[in-house]
Amino acid sequence: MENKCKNNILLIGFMGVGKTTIGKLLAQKLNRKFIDIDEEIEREFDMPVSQIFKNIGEKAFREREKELITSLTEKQLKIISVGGGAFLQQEIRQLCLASSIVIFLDLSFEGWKDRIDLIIVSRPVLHGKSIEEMEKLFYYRQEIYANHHLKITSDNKDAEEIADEIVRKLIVDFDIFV
Ligand SMILES: Nc1ncnc2c1ncn2[C@@H]1O[C@H](COP(=O)(O)OP(=O)(O)OP(=O)(O)O)[C@@H](O)[C@H]1O
Ligand SMILES: O=C(O)C1=C[C@@H](O)[C@@H](O)[C@H](O)C1
Ligand SMILES: [Mg+2]
Repeated sequence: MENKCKNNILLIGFMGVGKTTIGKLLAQKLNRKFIDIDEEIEREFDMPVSQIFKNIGEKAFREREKELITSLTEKQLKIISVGGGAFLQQEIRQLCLASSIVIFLDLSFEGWKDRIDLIIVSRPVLHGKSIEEMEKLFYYRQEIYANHHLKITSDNKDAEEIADEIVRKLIVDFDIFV
């Protein structure tokens, strides 16, 4: 088996599935640095993503997202959580799949619906959408996230359990050592 322990570990999945939450836990457990692309961009612009979308526009956000992911994936050994929409850009997908172990955090639409109240304010992509429109977007994005190296289902599991399961799989299937 190819030794992957020098690779970045990168989390993908629909907004709200837990990439940021679980990425932070994984970083502690694997003793690696954690980078959240949304948080980096928010720091740079000194405003939340919803304000960046409103004041500067989604296009500028997507451009910065691509630049940051490109420069970060050139450096190794980090845990990276990318925004839920980043993988829509083909260039980002290819780059991530070539440079990192890409983990898809999967959650059923039923499970996801229970999280809407937690995330709606800070996710501009959801604003003004009906539940049917959100469902359509959810299933459209699932096809994009089908490009991954490891899938973890997260329904009815807490964040600690999910992070522990990922660590176990990284050790067994990807030769990562802690
Ligand atoms: N396993 C879990 N069980 C229950 N709630 C969770 C779980 N993981 C995360 N959450 C909660 O769901 C919400 C969204 O989580 P988080 O911000 O980590 O998602 P995300 O995937 O990073 O979203 P985005 O793509 O929009 O950045 C948070 O309120 C978090 O506390
Ligand atoms: O899924 C998306 O398109 C997004 C998810 C968030 O992480 C942010 O990157 C932003 O709100 C867009
Ligand atoms: Mg996040």
